[in-house]
Amino acid sequence: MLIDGRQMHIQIKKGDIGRYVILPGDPARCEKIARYFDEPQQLAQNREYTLWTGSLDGVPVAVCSTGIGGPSAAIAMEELVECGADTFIRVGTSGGIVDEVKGGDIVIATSAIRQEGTSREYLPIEFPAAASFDIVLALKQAAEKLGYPHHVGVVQSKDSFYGEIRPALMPIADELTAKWKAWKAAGALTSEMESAALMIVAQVLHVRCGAVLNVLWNADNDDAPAIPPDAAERGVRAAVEAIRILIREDRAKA
Ligand SMILES: O=P(O)(O)O[C@H]1O[C@H](CO)[C@@H](O)[C@H]1O
Ligand SMILES: O=c1cc[nH]c(=O)[nH]1
Repeated sequence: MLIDGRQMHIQIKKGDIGRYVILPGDPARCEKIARYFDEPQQLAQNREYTLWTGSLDGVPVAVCSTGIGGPSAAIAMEELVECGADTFIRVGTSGGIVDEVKGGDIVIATSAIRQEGTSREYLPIEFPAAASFDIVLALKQAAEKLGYPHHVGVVQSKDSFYGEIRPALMPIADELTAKWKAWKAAGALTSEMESAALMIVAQVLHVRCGAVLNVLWNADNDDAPAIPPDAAERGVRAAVEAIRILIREDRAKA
């Protein structure tokens, strides 16, 4: 929605950004991510939305924070698409679900469990929240090139952070723990809060979306190894490299 010629929440206009956007949750991460761009500059700052632009291989790219959770992430994507973006990579933090996914790992999402409310206001729950195949492949290629051990598969998106961290204290403890057990038994990799909403909004708007998640810990796994010092940077580097890959592929297709 335009107000005084700018998108109501992200406060930018068509032409301010190009096709490719990296989406962290945390506004403080935007400047750090933009340092990987050529000619980084801050474009806007409103509510939870911080925007930086720059270029990679001569092509305009941007980074925009989504804030925490599906509602604000969906708004960011809707308004970024209005401004011309069509390719999104979420870079976030998460908590490992299956025992093999430990602190310091990175996870590339192929799809997300829709244990949240925002995506249900777009599509019925039967519709899967799936990542763009192009982006999954680009992220995998990027992680391999950078030499980062990585997992590829299903992630879980929920609305309540503390429902994940302290489920036993919630009045619906039985439901939360039964679902977590089911996700784990089925091999869900890691838990976060925005990927499902972003993937469903991308599906509805016919744009591409993928996600790469840094794993902070695995609460069920006591023997987690020491987290590598560059762990927080790994998802960011993989996303930046994946954007370069997509730029090359899109150029070749054009
Ligand atoms: O690190 P970000 O991208 O914010 O992602 C994760 O961290 C937040 C919770 O601490 C949620 O937004 C969750 O999805
Ligand atoms: O365990 C975690 C860590 C980060 N973000 C989440 O949503 N869960």
